[in-house]
Amino acid sequence: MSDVVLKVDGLGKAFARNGKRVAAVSDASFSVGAGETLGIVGPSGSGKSTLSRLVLRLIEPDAGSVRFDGGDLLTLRGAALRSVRQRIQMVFQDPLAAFNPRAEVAEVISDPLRIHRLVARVDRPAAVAHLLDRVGLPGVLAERAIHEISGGQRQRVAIARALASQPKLIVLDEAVSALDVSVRAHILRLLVDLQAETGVSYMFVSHDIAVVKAIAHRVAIMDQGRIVETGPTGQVIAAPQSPTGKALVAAVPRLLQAQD
Ligand SMILES: Nc1ncnc2c1ncn2[C@@H]1O[C@H](COP(=O)(O)OP(=O)(O)OP(=O)(O)O)[C@@H](O)[C@H]1O
Repeated sequence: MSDVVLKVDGLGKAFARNGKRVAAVSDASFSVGAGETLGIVGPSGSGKSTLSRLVLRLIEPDAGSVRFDGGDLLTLRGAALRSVRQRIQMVFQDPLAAFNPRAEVAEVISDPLRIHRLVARVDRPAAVAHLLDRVGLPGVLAERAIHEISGGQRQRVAIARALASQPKLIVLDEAVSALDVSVRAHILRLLVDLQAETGVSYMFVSHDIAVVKAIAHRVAIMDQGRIVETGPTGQVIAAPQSPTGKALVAAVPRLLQAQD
């Protein structure tokens, strides 16, 4: 297999609910190779978002390890952690919640260039224009506010911002779920093209196995906090082994006939 960018072993996280500990993620293990997309699919409440937040180290696990780019993500502090934060980026479902809605597009995209000192101030407008172009947006959008552009454009801006840091891994959590079908298809195509250009890896989280089919090389199916099945996406969809995998595939009857 290609170089491993992300390696997760025995990851676990429980939350307190009504005085009891409830496991959101239990004993999750998987890896993502360079230039590879791993889809994480499962029903609502299966632990997908918790898993993404653990990998991004937005929350701390109770058990297990996360290795990124060969280093132990969970013990990093200070400058080393900031450097990793540059190389793991995220795109969430709702960029309106992630960014200041009144901020200009240019500001949102150039923030990482400034924070990580990647591009000198004088060169930032050109870098922003280039990033907008790469995600298929016109340069004039740079001066618009986040709340003034469409949901699909906002998600392209979120992708441009993620790309600005030249990441090795982008975690996408329900990144196309709020978009209508045609916009969703365009964004998925864009993600595939950007991966071919840059070799970036994706951890692509979705409740929708049809969406995952369009982008993921391999898929991990989650249920009740556990990864219950993993395999090449086409293989898992053609012959799911777990009850959860069977139910997810059965819920999308057109999946097996679709040619894309
Ligand atoms: N901060 C929290 N405090 C308490 N319980 C939580 C917290 N975050 C998640 N949980 C619980 O952990 C479990 C997994 O939730 P998680 O959001 O990771 O699932 P999910 O698969 O992403 O679901 P969805 O697709 O509905 O977002 C659920 O039972 C949820 O209620």
